Amino acid sequence: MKPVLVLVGRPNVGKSTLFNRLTNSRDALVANYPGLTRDRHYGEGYIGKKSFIIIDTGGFEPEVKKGIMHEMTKQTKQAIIESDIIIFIVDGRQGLVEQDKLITNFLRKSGQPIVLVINKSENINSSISLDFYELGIGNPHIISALYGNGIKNFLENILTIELPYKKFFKKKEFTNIHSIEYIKVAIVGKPNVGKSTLINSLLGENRVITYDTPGTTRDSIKSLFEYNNKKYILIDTAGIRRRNKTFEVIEKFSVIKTLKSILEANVVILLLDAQQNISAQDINIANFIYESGRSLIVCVNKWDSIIHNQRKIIKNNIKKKLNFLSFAMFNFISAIKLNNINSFMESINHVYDSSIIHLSTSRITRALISAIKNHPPCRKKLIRPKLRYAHQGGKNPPIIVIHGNRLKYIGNDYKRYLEKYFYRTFSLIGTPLKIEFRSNINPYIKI
Ligand SMILES: Nc1nc2c(ncn2[C@@H]2O[C@H](COP(=O)(O)OP(=O)(O)OP(=O)(O)O)[C@@H](O)[C@H]2O)c(=O)[nH]1
Ligand SMILES: Nc1nc2c(ncn2[C@@H]2O[C@H](COP(=O)(O)OP(=O)(O)OP(=O)(O)O)[C@@H](O)[C@H]2O)c(=O)[nH]1
Repeated sequence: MKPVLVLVGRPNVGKSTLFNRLTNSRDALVANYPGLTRDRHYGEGYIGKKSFIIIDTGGFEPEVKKGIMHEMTKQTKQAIIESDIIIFIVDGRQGLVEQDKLITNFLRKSGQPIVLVINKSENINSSISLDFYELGIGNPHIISALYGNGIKNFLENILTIELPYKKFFKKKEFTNIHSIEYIKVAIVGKPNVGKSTLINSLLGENRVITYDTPGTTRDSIKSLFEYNNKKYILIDTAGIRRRNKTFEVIEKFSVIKTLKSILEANVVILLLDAQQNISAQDINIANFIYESGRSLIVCVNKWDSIIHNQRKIIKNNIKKKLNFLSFAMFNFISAIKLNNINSFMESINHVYDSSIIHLSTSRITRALISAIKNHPPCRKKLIRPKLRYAHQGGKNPPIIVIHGNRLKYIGNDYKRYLEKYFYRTFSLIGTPLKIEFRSNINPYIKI
């Protein structure tokens, strides 16, 4: 489970600079997920093998009741609800100001761990930090987001903070849920597409156990169930509402929960409503899934409500709008009437098997050689790249690493051709496939 950090502070203290540093830091960035909502940015960062999700927020003025600052403050409150740890940033060059005290009082009410960070501290006397002890939230971290001072220490420190769900996962009965025998399936989609209905249909008689992660409603809900002798963990965010006494903010759709579910899953189900056009929110979620490299089934629900002569048009329309998800499998179901549920479950198995496929070096190399034979790469500036052999560099999604010489001259078209060729040859379905090129160090050596 990845902890979620939220950056909070007055305008201009350096939140965005810190966000960029954390999501792009040296060992870092997988993806930056901009602009799902106007005022919040979500990203993922790494330190060593540990990763975390981070939310940037707009400036925070708890006392303002109107206008754009009020809007931003509402967004920030929502981000706080979704987070595990609050990173409260203050400006070391300005020193402690009244506004910081107001924000501290406000943050305390959330009950979440707060980490105080004094930014812009590259050239300042460390005694300035003494003033900030007055806030009563413990030892501050002294950093410079712009120049990188103190960042590594700061991160290592916060990632050791014990979070409620960590305690939870120590519970014996669930220790095996990370085991490979369970296929982890996340069901995501905007409100009202039928997530709860589908989950109830799937769990129906097959339910083994359902549990909430602590803080009950904040994290996704996981249910373990069996279907045709296979075991699944369903990760869902349906129907999750949290009315927090302090904040009184409820958001029907939670980006963070969706993102977390996607990152935890082996197979992601993007649920759509056949009665509605594909919206910007659907596309945003689809983009998340695409970026995450997870296998994907686009599942169009409420198919029962579409009359027969409309079905083909709707199918084509959806596929056209989501054509960037060329690897995805499409299913058309009715969660209420249980239509096509069997084939939907079969799709999950296929897609999962594809994502964890094991490919031997000789098999991939054979496929590579026959792909080149059918269609060799073009010359670029009189140079022809030479592809020699390939091996599997990872699973879920499968990664194929191709070795050779002068591979930087391989164009995107040829890369796409290879992707398609491997996809067909290995009968992959529903999983993205990644190709990486590794050139020999000395391109002039002839082998
Ligand atoms: N000297 C110094 N300047 C910094 C540091 N971090 C950020 N800044 C500068 O502070 C200014 C504000 O930084 P932002 O990251 O945009 O601040 P913010 O808190 O996201 O601001 P809002 O989006 O308005 O809330 C920019 O000019 C940054 O270059 C730092 O560590 N040292
Ligand atoms: N016709 C038809 N209606 C459906 C189907 N599945 C769900 N619905 C209806 O769609 C509405 C929304 O279903 P929910 O299961 O609550 O949707 P949800 O995605 O869980 O919604 P949130 O919990 O708000 O995120 C309900 O009125 C369901 O009865 C279906 O297969 N066919």
